[in-house]
Amino acid sequence: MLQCFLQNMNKSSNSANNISVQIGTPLSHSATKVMLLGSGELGKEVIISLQRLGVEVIAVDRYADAPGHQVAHRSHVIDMTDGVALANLIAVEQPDLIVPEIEAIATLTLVELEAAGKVRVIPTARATWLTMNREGIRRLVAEELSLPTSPYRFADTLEEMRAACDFIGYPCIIKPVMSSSGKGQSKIDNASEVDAAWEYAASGGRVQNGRVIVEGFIDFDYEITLLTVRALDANGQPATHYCEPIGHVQVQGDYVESWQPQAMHPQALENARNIAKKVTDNLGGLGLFGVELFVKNEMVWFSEVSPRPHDTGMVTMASQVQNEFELHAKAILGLPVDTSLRCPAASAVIYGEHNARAIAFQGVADALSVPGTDIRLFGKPESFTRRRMGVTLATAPDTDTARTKAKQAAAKVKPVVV
Ligand SMILES: Nc1ncnc2c1ncn2[C@@H]1O[C@H](COP(=O)(O)OP(=O)(O)OP(=O)(O)O)[C@@H](O)[C@H]1O
Ligand SMILES: NCC(=O)N[C@@H]1O[C@H](COP(=O)([O-])[O-])[C@@H](O)[C@H]1O
Ligand SMILES: [Mg+2]
Repeated sequence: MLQCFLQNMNKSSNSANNISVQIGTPLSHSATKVMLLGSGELGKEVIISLQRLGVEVIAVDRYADAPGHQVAHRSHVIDMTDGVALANLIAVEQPDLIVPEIEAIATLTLVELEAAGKVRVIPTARATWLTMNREGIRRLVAEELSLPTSPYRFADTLEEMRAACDFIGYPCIIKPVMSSSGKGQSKIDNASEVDAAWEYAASGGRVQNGRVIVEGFIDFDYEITLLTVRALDANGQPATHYCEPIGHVQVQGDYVESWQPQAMHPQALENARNIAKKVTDNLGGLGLFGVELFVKNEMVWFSEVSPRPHDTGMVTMASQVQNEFELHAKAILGLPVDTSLRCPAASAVIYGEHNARAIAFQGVADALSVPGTDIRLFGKPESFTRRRMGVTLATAPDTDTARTKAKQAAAKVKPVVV
């Protein structure tokens, strides 16, 4: 159980000797139990990391045989946006920690249960609630913390959106307030494209409430994810650790390749870390955050933050001493972390290319014949043309070579319907 650890968390100061994290035996009365809410490719790796530390893991998702279901001790399929269903499952399983893995969950239920002292949510229930909706995190960062972001307006109707676009100016980006991986997102260059963007946003949101954010387009040089970890230090206090910046390329709002480290001007790196520190300090709790930032020369804009491992951070499975999933697992259990880079590396996405269940992948041996490469196939039961089904990883003396290799390997993998 995490009792000792939880007690230490509440104290204002502690000597190193008082920090005693106790992990029980899975599937026994002493088990330390963690429930993942969302069990896709990122959750699957968190589960594996937790199990290596002797934790009992319960994987939950909206569909059967999700990647994380396939490696957890137990699994459940529920509508995680249904607060009653979620609260009932938590009452049955009584996990020590709840680890949200996607945004689309009944976060207000988590806030209520946490306030009642019934659960501990990673990093905090408030953080999952604020980041579920672009409006919550955007208003916090831009209006309360006064950090630089793109200009923005929110809209509930087509007419409001048209006015918002005219106010922000063109080009601008339209996104449903509740969406991820670029779903429902479009960039528009003039007023004639407003109607189509409204329709597209309405079809792509993960909750059909119709609200959108209109963001001014930032003409950045490059964008990064700054993986930022809040973990307990030797005195039992949360301390902030940064991974090397991860560069990435997005197509239609979805990541297609990432690499680490992304070279940065020292002032830009300092600005990026300052933004990440202010945002993650405010969100609080323990765990790893993916802070998404746009960079132009020395200027840095906050884009959004995941209070959990990030898709672009899959590159750390090749590049870091402890990958982002191990870092998350260790941090949430109150264990020390090491964010150091081992080797420059890159990742490239493998999409499903077909709308079919139970597809197969040809060319895997060919892909792995590219020196320094590796592969992760997530095992999703159903493929969609633009569903991420796997990634290739590559290490090399520099990130340019690693990117080339990761893409070469990914191109050799051929999803087929069988
Ligand atoms: N205001 C902006 N200016 C320029 N580019 C933008 C802007 N907003 C988003 N983008 C581009 O679109 C990508 C996806 O945007 P965003 O991260 O907000 O979407 P998302 O649906 O939350 O995606 P994910 O879940 O993968 O993080 C960004 O990484 C960036 O490349
Ligand atoms: N950008 C967020 C992200 O990458 N999340 C990851 O994708 C899964 C959903 O995939 P699916 O839509 O294919 O089910 C989530 O469960 C998570 O692992
Ligand atoms: Mg993003």
